[in-house]
Amino acid sequence: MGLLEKIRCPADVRALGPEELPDLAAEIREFLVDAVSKTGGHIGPNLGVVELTIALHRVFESPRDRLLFDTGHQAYVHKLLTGRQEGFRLLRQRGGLSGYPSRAESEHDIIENSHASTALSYADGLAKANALQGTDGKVVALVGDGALTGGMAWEALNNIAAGEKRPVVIVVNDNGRSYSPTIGGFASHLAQLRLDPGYENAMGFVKRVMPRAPVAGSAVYEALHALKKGLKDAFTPQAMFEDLGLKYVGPIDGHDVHLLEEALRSARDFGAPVIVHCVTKKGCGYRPAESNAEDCFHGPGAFDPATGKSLAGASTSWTEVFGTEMVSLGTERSDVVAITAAMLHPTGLARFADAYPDRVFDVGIAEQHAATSAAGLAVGGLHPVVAMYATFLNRAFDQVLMDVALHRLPVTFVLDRAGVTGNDGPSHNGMWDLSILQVVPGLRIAAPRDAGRLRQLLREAVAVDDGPTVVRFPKGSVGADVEAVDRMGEMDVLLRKPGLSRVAGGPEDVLIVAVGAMAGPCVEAASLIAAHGLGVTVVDPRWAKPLDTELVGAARRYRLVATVEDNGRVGGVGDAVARMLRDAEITTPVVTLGLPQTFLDHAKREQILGDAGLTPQGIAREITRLVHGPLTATDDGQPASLHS
Ligand SMILES: Cc1ncc(C[n+]2csc(CCOP(=O)(O)OP(=O)(O)O)c2C)c(N)n1
Ligand SMILES: CC(=O)[C@@H](O)[C@H](O)COP(=O)(O)O
Ligand SMILES: [Mg+2]
Repeated sequence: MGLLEKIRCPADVRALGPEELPDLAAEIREFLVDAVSKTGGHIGPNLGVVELTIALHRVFESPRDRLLFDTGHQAYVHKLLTGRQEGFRLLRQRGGLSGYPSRAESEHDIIENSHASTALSYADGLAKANALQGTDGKVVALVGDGALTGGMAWEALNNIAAGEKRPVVIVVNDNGRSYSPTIGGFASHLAQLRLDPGYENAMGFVKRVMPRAPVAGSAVYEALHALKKGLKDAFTPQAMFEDLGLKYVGPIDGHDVHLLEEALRSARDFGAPVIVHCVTKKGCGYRPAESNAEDCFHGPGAFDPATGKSLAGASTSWTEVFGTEMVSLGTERSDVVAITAAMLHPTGLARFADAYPDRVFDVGIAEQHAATSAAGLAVGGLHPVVAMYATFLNRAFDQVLMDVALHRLPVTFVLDRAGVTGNDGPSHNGMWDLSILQVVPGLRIAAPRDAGRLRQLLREAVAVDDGPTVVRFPKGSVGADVEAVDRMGEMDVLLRKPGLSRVAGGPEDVLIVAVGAMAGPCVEAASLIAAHGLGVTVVDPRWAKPLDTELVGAARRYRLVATVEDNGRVGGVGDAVARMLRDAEITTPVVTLGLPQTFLDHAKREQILGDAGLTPQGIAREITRLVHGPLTATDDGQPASLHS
């Protein structure tokens, strides 16, 4: 039986002898590559924190000591050491382990939000709670160099530095990368700390002469340990953290578990806030990851463990369609520039960057800054396209509202991963944008239904010069184009089938307003509905905000208007349709078919859409039920306006 199988809790990790730790690390790496190659997941980040997580659990006593993982994508080792090895078989899948810490899974998990740069704020709050209540547990935050490029991290550091009686151990996991190499002045400072030529040369020499894993306690080990320690002291340059009033320890070789333990112990006992700067390698120990220039296997799908080759099928993604169109746009419009928040490749901007390296800006994990920097670019006469995942725009809402829209600036936000993402859990679903952006005056929202519309609407968006525009589309493969059969004002009519029982001049049955990628399922649903003899028309608004007033006139002619959107049911396009009809005193009942306004547990995208009834069958069933069902007067004689 190997070491890892015997680990059921952190105490078992602490019970191991120092000489056993390299073997435990090797077993963890072998386990992770095998498991994650089957399920997909954040293999690169987790291979980089094997020794670091082992050391954390040997020095601190979770859960009394709180271990906070920023972003949380690098908590697989933590899960292995806290009794959850079996769950990896269904990692990120329904009924299996979350890909992030999960309080429902374990008392050792504290933060579930996968949005970066939050851990230090939690830590600050926890340290204040401990100080007020006299709680003696330690507060430890593991933060990546990428997460440290987020503004919240610096807001928290400012507060933590002021709390000399509120100790927080800040463990910087510095692998020099977010997805791509981490950008910015701070990243350069970290690099200067870890790449001091003297330190690097000396450490390289030590590693070359050092036997594979000298037995801890042996004379060779002690001699090399003393040499490493001496080098570290000799080469540790002044770090800006000490200027901030934070004790700085490092740089520490983040794969030397003994050095890590020693540094973490001293930080634990320091009694005031302290930063432990650990230098790690993303993908460490798995060559396909280590050598992957794009993102070191940050979060691949399933892959062949022997070669690292992706097992995903070849299909065109929404992201690729966007990326290709951006390159064309860049050729035609010299004023078009692009911004990414540390996700150049995942958002499809890499080819634009290759073609126009001076016209793309990676601002780090800094979506708020991205939005307002884009406002600056627009004030300067350019048209910025800010590409990010829909869920991450949430934190930049005020910047969109007050820095962009208030000034009516021509900025286009491209929101990838809008709607259900699925496996990344509740904080990754892009199910908020159609609601929160409804309230932004002058902002326009386009929701393309397919690749053809994405190209068209992206061009229409960057042609708008009197206010912000948004183009939002889902994760994954883009299906076949859904061609229009007619127009209704500015909207595309995708299907129109008369009802069998409709009397001349009487109301038609159902008008479906299909938002974005819901168009395909709605067209299929319409055929199922028509098979029941009901008349059904499917329209795609293309621009979901502002809605085409043609809808008002059309709604009079129908018995039911149903909006279908892959957004939360509250406050989205469906509610906007209802409000528009109500304001026009149209009494046609309206209904919204959308995602439940709740945090949706991790599962496959298709499963979640199925649960929400956002499939052709689900849409047809609900609409047919509504038309045949409670469309009679309610008790007070009013026709039921079917709430969303
Ligand atoms: C607010 C926010 N923006 C973007 C992301 C997407 N994202 C996930 S991990 C990651 C890189 C994190 O880099 P780092 O903190 O250095 O951790 P590493 O992956 O290097 O361990 C990014 C940009 C996110 N999770 N949250
Ligand atoms: C942790 C994080 O935010 C990202 O790594 C995310 O998991 C990427 O998701 P995609 O796989 O959809 O690009
Ligand atoms: Mg990093």
